[in-house]
Amino acid sequence: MTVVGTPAPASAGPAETLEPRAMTVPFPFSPSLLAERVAVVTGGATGIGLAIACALTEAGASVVITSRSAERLTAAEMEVARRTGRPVWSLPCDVREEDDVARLRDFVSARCGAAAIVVNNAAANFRMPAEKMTGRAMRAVLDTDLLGTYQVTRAFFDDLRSTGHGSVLSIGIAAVERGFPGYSHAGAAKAAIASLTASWASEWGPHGIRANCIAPGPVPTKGVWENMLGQPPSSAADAGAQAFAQYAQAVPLRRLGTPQDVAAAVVFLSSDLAGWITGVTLTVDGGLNLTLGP
Ligand SMILES: CCCCCCC/C=C/C(=O)SCCNC(=O)CCNC(=O)[C@H](O)C(C)(C)COP(=O)(O)OP(=O)(O)OC[C@H]1O[C@@H](n2cnc3c(N)ncnc32)[C@H](O)[C@@H]1OP(=O)(O)O
Ligand SMILES: NC(=O)C1=CN([C@@H]2O[C@H](COP(=O)(O)OP(=O)(O)OC[C@H]3O[C@@H](n4cnc5c(N)ncnc54)[C@H](OP(=O)(O)O)[C@@H]3O)[C@@H](O)[C@H]2O)C=CC1
Repeated sequence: MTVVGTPAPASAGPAETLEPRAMTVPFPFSPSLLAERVAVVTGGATGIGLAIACALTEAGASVVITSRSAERLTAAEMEVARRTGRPVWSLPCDVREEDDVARLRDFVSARCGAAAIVVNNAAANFRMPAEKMTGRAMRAVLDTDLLGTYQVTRAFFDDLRSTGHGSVLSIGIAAVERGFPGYSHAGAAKAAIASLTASWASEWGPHGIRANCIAPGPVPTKGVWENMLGQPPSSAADAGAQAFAQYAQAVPLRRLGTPQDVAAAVVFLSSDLAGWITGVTLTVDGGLNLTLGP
């Protein structure tokens, strides 16, 4: 696996913008860093979740991925094996459904053992002006992002505690305290996840469970293009491509994020290297939040 992306050139076409070229840096963590730990990654079949599943696998964890789609999970199982040479396990699970989540917990326990790492990555998003936001649209996103995060984490509480080194990682968004214009449902859900993380860290620290949030800036995944910006771009002139190009110019490090940038932060925070870090929201955005003004 390669870890650090380089900036797409200013003239990059859409394909390059979607998949920023990665430097050929070897995987920087020890392959035994997370040995004998079991990790669950929701939304682990695509985009950032898939990169997290690969990185945790490469660091030695036994990883179970979930999504609503059995087809996407099968493809992801093959992709993780191709990239890492190691297997992952998968189970379809809608994080909004309590019964699905209970089945997931039982599956993880039976196949791999008690989960020591839970990564809440599953999310939904689509553009909708605040004044047009219907209750159903609001609930569709809150139920996935916030209720799903709560529900999955709570289901694994006993597992996390039993390992003595439980770690919950929930994916937020950078600079969420400024709101998320056009996506107010997702902004509200992600802000609440940061608070939930802090509550868990305080309440569960005495049980040896750490809880942290990772807040990425823009990462041009297929999920963002399809669900937030419309279909993947056919040319660099597309509105979505232009929005991302503008973001890239505003980022102090002058590039968009890659799924691997986020995955590296997840591996670090999941591991004993971060054994005294809990309750934080780690922004992974190339410094973009610094440019947004006071
Ligand atoms: C510009 C760069 C920004 C970078 C920062 C990015 C930060 C965050 C990024 C992400 O989170 S990316 C994740 C993207 N991935 C996904 O969204 C996953 C797949 N998404 C979905 O499946 C849907 O979005 C969904 C909402 C989860 C579908 O769920 P469900 O089947 O329960 O919903 P529906 O019953 O179909 O609809 C409920 C309600 O919501 C309205 N709605 C759903 N999708 C859209 C849409 N694309 N556009 C507008 N409205 C939508 C739908 O109309 C329903 O409301 P009512 O019409 O009944 O009032
Ligand atoms: N890309 C970006 O710029 C940023 C992304 N993020 C966050 O990163 C995370 C990953 O996003 P990204 O990889 O870009 O997008 P993806 O669309 O690829 O990832 C979202 C995943 O969530 C899964 N999912 C959605 N709804 C449910 C559900 N009800 N139950 C179970 N799984 C579900 C989807 O799988 P399926 O449809 O098969 O169920 C999909 O795999 C999200 O939390 C997102 O909010 C944060 C900041 C920026």
